[in-house]
Amino acid sequence: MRAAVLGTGSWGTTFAAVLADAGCDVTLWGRSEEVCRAVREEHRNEAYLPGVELPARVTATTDGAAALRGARVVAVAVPAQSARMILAPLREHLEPDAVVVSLMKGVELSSDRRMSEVLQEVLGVPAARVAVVSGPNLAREIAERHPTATVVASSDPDTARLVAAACASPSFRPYTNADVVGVELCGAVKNVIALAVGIAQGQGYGHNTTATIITRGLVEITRLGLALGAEAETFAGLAGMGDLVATCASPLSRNHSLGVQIGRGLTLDRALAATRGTAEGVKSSTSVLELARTVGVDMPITEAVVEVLAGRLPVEEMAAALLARPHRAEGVEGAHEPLPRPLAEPAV
Ligand SMILES: NC(=O)C1=CN([C@@H]2O[C@H](COP(=O)(O)OP(=O)(O)OC[C@H]3O[C@@H](n4cnc5c(N)ncnc54)[C@H](O)[C@@H]3O)[C@@H](O)[C@H]2O)C=CC1
Ligand SMILES: O=C(CO)COP(=O)(O)O
Repeated sequence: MRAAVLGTGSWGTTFAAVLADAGCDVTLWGRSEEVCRAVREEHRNEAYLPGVELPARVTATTDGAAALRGARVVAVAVPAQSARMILAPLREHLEPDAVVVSLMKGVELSSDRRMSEVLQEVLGVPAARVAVVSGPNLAREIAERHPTATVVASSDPDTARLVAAACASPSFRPYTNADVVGVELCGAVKNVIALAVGIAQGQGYGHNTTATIITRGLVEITRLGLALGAEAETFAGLAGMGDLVATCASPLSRNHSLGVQIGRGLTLDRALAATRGTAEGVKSSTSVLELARTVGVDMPITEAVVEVLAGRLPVEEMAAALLARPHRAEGVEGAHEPLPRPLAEPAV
């Protein structure tokens, strides 16, 4: 099967290798002629995956029409906030029967749309031909063939099965799932929770704090997902708990690392400059919070991250603000308990 991967960053390049390991002939599409030449001729992408040799079945081009010609599976791994702009010119080159796969973990800021929704709109493909791949999938480990599982979600079981077959390799095991909303929200919101964990660790807090944020973060993700029609069991699975554990534990996570820098007192601009690659949670925290407000769901950790990143809540007051909320029962359903306002006012 021929496949295309749009985006030559760390995940796009790694997923191209996964597809090739599974037997696909893969063309990466990117904007840098130098990166594409190195993938084609040296089987390397040193900027994003230093020291990794790519399979011979992976080639690369800056020509979108050439990349998409004959591609039955088209996977997209560009920054979520730029996806609409990047993909619009490629629409005319998509094969009529192509299945489009979102590898992205974000929510569009201008529209609060999930990335599968953005793909449907901008590429003109129906939901039945769109899939989402999400799970504990740190690119570098997968590029090194560490054993990993993931979730392939689509509203159409045949589409999910096709994509799962296209990426199943001896070290990469896909599970199919019909819950696109749940799987996609897990991927986007865990980045926000990873920022919160990083912030806490940067402040010097230990494992109890980390476990508290991961667990209550999962409650937030679940609450939002259920309000938007997701299935409860998705959140305990690979895309939910699985990805939270990987991202919140690993220094390979850009969101986690950026959070640590913020927790140590760096400004957002400096923390971004110190972080290599795309930390989707920075912008998606705002769109996730907007989405939550549209359905009346309480997401205090997400709200605290938004406030800290915007400079309205001093980072050293974040934990106190969260702990000062009224006490409540532990379950997923719950009253709206916003952060105490005086602590969330603009810092002077
Ligand atoms: N890196 C990882 O471990 C994983 C990343 N993801 C998700 O995959 C998505 C992509 O992430 P990464 O590949 O890690 O990001 P990255 O920062 O490594 O690469 C982003 C790529 O997008 C390209 N790009 C940016 N603007 C462009 C434009 N205007 N035209 C063409 N290309 C453009 C960059 O050149 C770069 O090749 C994100 O949503 C991320 O959350 C999901 C799972 C794992
Ligand atoms: O999504 C990821 C792992 O599943 C990668 O996390 P980061 O985007 O924070 O690096």
